[in-house]
Amino acid sequence: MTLIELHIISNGKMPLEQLCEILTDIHSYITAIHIREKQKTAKELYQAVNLLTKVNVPLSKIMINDRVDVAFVTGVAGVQLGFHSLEASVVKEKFPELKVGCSIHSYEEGQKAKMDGANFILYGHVFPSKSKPDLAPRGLEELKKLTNLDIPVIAIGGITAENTGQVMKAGARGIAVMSGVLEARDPFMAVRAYQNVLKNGDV
Ligand SMILES: Cc1nc(C(=O)O)sc1CCOP(=O)(O)O
Repeated sequence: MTLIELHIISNGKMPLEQLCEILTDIHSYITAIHIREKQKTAKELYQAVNLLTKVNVPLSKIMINDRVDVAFVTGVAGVQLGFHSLEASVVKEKFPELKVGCSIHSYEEGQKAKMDGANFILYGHVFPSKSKPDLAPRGLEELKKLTNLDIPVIAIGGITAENTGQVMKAGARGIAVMSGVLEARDPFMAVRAYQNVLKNGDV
């Protein structure tokens, strides 16, 4: 059986102590936490990983956005690469033990990520998202096409418990969520609601 995945993406604005508090409650219900803190230095990212491990988040569930150096030094699961990042092929060659996710926005980018040896792709933004206010959402059609590429596709952008079913029907391996969990009044209940759909196909 292929496991359905639930990734949580940090939002760059929450104090790390608060993020850790949320992760304490939810880490056993999620596949991965992506530390996406673009303003933080390597040293601060290193400290963030330490804080997360102190609340028992396993290294195997932590992904670092962009910073291959920090991912390697901390021994986390892997690194999430964007268009400005090092090429996936280079990272795979030099750090074969790191899991590599590629953030992509088109079918062609998905093909390249697969060719480069990425372990999975994050495709978005599928639905309107507050964090991408100036860009039109990409919808489900390209997502469906990408799921034929024989690489796990994780959908991102505006994913709610209500629209998760559509994304999974389109063939995604899972979802990646930022505001739906981290800005929820009760992040624990929010994660349970997503998991409910992922497991049972309904809200
Ligand atoms: C970090 C990120 N990347 C995206 C992409 O399309 O690549 S969308 C996104 C933000 C997702 O936030 P929310 O779950 O609150 O919509």
